[in-house]
Amino acid sequence: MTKKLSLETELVHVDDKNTHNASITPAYMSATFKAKDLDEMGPYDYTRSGNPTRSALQNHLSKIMKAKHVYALNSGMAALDVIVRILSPGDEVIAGDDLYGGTDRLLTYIKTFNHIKVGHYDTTNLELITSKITKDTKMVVLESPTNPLIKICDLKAIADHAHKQNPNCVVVFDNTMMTPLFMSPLELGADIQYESATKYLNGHHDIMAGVIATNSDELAKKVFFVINATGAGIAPFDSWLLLRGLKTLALRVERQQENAMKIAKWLESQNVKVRYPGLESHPQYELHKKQCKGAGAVLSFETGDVAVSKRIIAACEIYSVTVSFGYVASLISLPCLMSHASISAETRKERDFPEDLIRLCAGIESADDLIEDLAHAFKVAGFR
Ligand SMILES: Cc1ncc(COP(=O)(O)O)c(C=O)c1O
Ligand SMILES: N[C@@H](CCSC[C@H](N)C(=O)O)C(=O)O
Repeated sequence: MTKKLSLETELVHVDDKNTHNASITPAYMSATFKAKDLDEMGPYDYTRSGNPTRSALQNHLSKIMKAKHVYALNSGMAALDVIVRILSPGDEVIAGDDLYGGTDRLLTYIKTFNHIKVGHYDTTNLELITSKITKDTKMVVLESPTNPLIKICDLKAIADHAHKQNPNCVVVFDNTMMTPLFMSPLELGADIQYESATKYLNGHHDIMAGVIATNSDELAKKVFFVINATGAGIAPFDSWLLLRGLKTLALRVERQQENAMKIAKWLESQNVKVRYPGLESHPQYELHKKQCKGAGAVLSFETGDVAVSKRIIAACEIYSVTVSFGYVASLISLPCLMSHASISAETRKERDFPEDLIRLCAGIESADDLIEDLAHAFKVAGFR
């Protein structure tokens, strides 16, 4: 077919030619592959280096992410760990000041033990962040919307500036919050896009997975070397589950987003300070709309009192009190005690991270039930 297919169509059709023409890519649950003979080893020898189910997944993701090279790994953090191994001691990394707690923890680790300079700045302040990215900057690490403060950065402007300063600077973008459905970071200038596929891409909270995408042959070579050398590649059965989860990505995320929008509007109607990029009240609403096709399903809000936030979370009956997001069921959490507990209280304070902040990710349930559950929890907690 010559017509370019939409992502919704691409997601459900996996191009995979397997031995028996099975409709679903088989899970090749084998650590090893027999060599045809010593002169022709064949494409696979050992699953750490490559596996046919992983290849089918990576080829499918390449199409979806519109990327020349895609690698699937055993977690989102494994993906970032592989990426930062491109750096050498003495290199400088410029990163955002609001990042997932585990990302911050890994960047702090390489700063402490690998002698890499890491600076954290507010990525919503374009003048500030670009003034920090100089010819000496080897890598820029960005998230947008950030987890959990939902800050938006201008990816194209930052990437253009970084490449002007140093054409070899690697701009790394964590697209977990938007997924390929709503944002194409490589088209906006990122050199490497990575995502925690544990979240929306899989959607069912039954595997850990990560994805790295790049159009650069040189970066792809370095990334594959580390994956093979360290064993960070995703396992065959997890590849199979992720291939299955991806088929419903558009359906799930569109419904989750619809619910998140209704919840965000309800929260605003209760005079709650809510952060959601789909709301016109979001300070970077226009910028987000310019670079993304949707707002996702994660939002956060403040109550002004940690004790009240704790009472609200405890009183929810439909939302599970769970870390992570992008699951088909709704989740609620207190980031300072959960996903961002690995950032010290002192650092959180320096970065204006509200301890009372509640993060929520809408699932695919009925929006009316979700709003009613929150309204009931507010009442029980004596809030509003
Ligand atoms: C934005 C973001 N990036 C990366 C990760 C890491 O992914 P994983 O948990 O799959 O290692 C997470 C959560 O864990 C996250 O929230
Ligand atoms: N105990 C875990 C916490 C994982 S948080 C997962 C997710 N990214 C989120 O933001 O909720 C850890 O120490 O990493």
